[in-house]
Amino acid sequence: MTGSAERLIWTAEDAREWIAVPTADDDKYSRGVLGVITGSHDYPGAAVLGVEAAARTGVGMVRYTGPRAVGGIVLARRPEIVTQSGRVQAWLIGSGMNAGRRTFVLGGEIQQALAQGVPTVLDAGALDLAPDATGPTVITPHARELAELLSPRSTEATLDAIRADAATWAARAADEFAVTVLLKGSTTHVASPGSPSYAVTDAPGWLATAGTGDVLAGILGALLATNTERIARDPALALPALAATASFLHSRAADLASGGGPITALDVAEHVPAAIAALLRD
Ligand SMILES: NC(=O)C1=CN([C@@H]2O[C@H](COP(=O)(O)OP(=O)(O)OC[C@H]3O[C@@H](n4cnc5c(N)ncnc54)[C@H](O)[C@@H]3O)[C@@H](O)[C@H]2O)[C@@H](O)CC1
Ligand SMILES: Nc1ncnc2c1ncn2[C@@H]1O[C@H](COP(=O)(O)OP(=O)(O)O)[C@@H](O)[C@H]1O
Repeated sequence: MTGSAERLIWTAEDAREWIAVPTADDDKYSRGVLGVITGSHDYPGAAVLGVEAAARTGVGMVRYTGPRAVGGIVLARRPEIVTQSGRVQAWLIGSGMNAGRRTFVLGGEIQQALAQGVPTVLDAGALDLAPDATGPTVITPHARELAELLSPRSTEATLDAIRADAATWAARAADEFAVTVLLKGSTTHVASPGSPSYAVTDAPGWLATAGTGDVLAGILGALLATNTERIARDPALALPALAATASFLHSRAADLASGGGPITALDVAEHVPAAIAALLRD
């Protein structure tokens, strides 16, 4: 890490510490299973992107239990995905969902997932559930989503104010909801109650394209699922470290996918294995 105490820049050296490399003793369950409830009739692609990114980040298994019609689309892209419900070590919830259109049944399933108390990523259409989270939780808003989330609690939390001082607002949200906050942008800020804040810099501007946030959420979900012991041991250390590592990998995968030119979100997901290999090798 480099920088002042309040704003540490997350480096390759830091990120490397948080990649769980499988050993001869591992099997798919010991590595960790990620449960995923994402996507909707309106945004099925978000589920495909998040699942693709999670699988490419390395995880024992992905269980997709979101809307059934979306599950078919996810399976068409990735037959490795299991659509039966069962035990999971971490959850990824909300990408491509709309909180205002959450059905009673889906809301119940999400509440059941949250009640398990396992490490959870809340993205996009599940950000409103931050106050309901019982386990170690990371929320992944962009500035507009954070403004929506905070505005009922603070009239000062406007989009302009958050854009002008993103690190401070990430920290305020972390304290307000008692969760780890990964605030997306050209610089991504990670804040967690009682922990130092981290910044992930140098992301290529080409990342400003639809679906890259869904990919980031998938990377983070896989990192949580494969690091549950470390999270249980010291959540205040592990959650912000894993969030910053996810953002770091996302940015490096984008660099590799780009080579200086434009990228799509799926390109970023597909380059996560090479980004991890480079991190471990160097
Ligand atoms: N392939 C997919 O399925 C994708 C799904 N996505 C999902 O889409 C959902 C909504 O995401 P967003 O954060 O984009 O929110 P919105 O789509 O709600 O848009 C946010 C704001 O941008 C404004 N806006 C829309 N089009 C605009 C334009 N052309 N010029 C200027 N302003 C414009 C809207 O009025 C709104 O205020 C999330 O659940 C997300 O996960 C996105 O990640 C994009 C890709
Ligand atoms: N100008 C930029 N430079 C670098 N990275 C960016 C830039 N704009 C956005 N990003 C990154 O791209 C991703 C966009 O995520 P998000 O806003 O959720 O988009 P979507 O909802 O389309 O997936 C985030 O990881 C964010 O940090």
